[in-house]
Amino acid sequence: MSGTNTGTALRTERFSPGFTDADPKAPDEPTSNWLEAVNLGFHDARWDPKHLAPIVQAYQADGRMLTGVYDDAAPEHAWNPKAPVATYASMSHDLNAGAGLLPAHQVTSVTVRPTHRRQGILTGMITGDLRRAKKEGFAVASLYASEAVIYGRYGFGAATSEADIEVDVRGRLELRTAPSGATAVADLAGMEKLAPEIFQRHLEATRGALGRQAGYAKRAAGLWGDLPEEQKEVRAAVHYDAAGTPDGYVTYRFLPWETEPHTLKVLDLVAVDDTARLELWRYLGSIDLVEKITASAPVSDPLPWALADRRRYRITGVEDALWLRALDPAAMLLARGFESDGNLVVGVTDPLGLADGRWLLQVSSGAAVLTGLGHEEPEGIPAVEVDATAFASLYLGGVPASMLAASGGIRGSVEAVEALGRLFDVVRAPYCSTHF
Ligand SMILES: CC(=O)SCCNC(=O)CCNC(=O)[C@H](O)C(C)(C)COP(=O)(O)OP(=O)(O)OC[C@H]1O[C@@H](n2cnc3c(N)ncnc32)[C@H](O)[C@@H]1OP(=O)(O)O
Repeated sequence: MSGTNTGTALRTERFSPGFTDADPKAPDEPTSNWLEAVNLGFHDARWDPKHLAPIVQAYQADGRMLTGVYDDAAPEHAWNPKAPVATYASMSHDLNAGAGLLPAHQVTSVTVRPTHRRQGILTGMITGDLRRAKKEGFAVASLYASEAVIYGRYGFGAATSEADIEVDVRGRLELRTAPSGATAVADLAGMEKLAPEIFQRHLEATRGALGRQAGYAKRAAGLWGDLPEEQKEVRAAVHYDAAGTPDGYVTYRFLPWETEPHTLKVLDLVAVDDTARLELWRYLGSIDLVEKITASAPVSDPLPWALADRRRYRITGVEDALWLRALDPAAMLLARGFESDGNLVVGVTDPLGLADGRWLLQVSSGAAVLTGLGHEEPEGIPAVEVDATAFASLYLGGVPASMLAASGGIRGSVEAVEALGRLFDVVRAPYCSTHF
């Protein structure tokens, strides 16, 4: 455990989740107190002790580091004086940046107790953590935001969006595409191994996809729901390509019969390509006694265009999904896949001083070459100045440069912003279905 004193009566500790020496199935006190504090912060029920050990094992598999801020001056009658007043966790998985996988620093489980809010505790935790992540060599940090107003001040920008959809499956769900491969109802016992294998191929094929934490495989096998408890109502199907290789899976459950119209909820659908995705929907649409299917979906979804009746597909909401934060813009640009060529001077400005720089970006045949610049202005090359938050939103191609320029995050001539827009444009919106 490493600790720093944050002044007044507050103390910060950063530690790995663990078990007691006496009982390898009993989470140690700092870990269980930290988990209790997270549930307090997110309005979740107090932990059932039997759930703690599997959660801690999964956290260890994820390589999570936990941070707790402690107030040693808790008054009499205060709830659990050993529980931190603020929590924070980090881990790392690969992000598909278009030209390869980039290890991303991930931030999660951020809570500050109501009695300690708005005193700069989050600011202290996150700025220290981002500096450490940069020092450790991470080019990019990421998170999911509970509220859109919190993380822009720390240089994070929303980089992907995800849709909630409803599909009317009364009668027959007809697809225009020819059937391909085969689909089988899956044996859940095999899903803990198979789901991560299919996800890895999806990750390698999908810009914006991010590696998944250990809990996903447990949920794919119906072993976990929101809690580490077997979910008897979970079902799964696997799609096989023409050669018989699994290339997609879906997990789902039928909502209680009282639900009108009768609804099937997709819990997770992972496909290596469009064909596998559409075939899994063909399977879902063929399940009898179901009138409606709800699911999450990419914002660029071929499904409505593949349906004979596209009005069966309804988007019920679109929300920001993955937020990014540049720690090393040059490394990010070199890992980015470009779908157009061009030359541009890109300057990044960062109030936290983690990502400032100015580069000549030359993209030829989709490959980027970067030259660091000072104040020089290479002749005939358009130049833009991009705020760190706008750079994060621009990076995966999920937000057009023109939108970010209109909202003040990018500065440059109309021609320069157009050139930036063309260079960063992507054929398919980035998609991240990993939540953390
Ligand atoms: C990645 C994740 O885990 S997302 C989950 C985030 N956590 C939650 O939503 C749980 C409930 N909320 C909380 O626990 C806390 O309110 C937190 C963690 C969001 C903020 O913690 P705090 O310690 O209060 O933040 P801190 O004092 O450092 O605030 C810094 C600034 O952000 C502002 N701010 C922080 N949270 C919010 C918010 N939810 N809405 C508006 N402004 C906010 C503060 O007003 C402050 O502004 P200032 O610098 O202009 O004074």
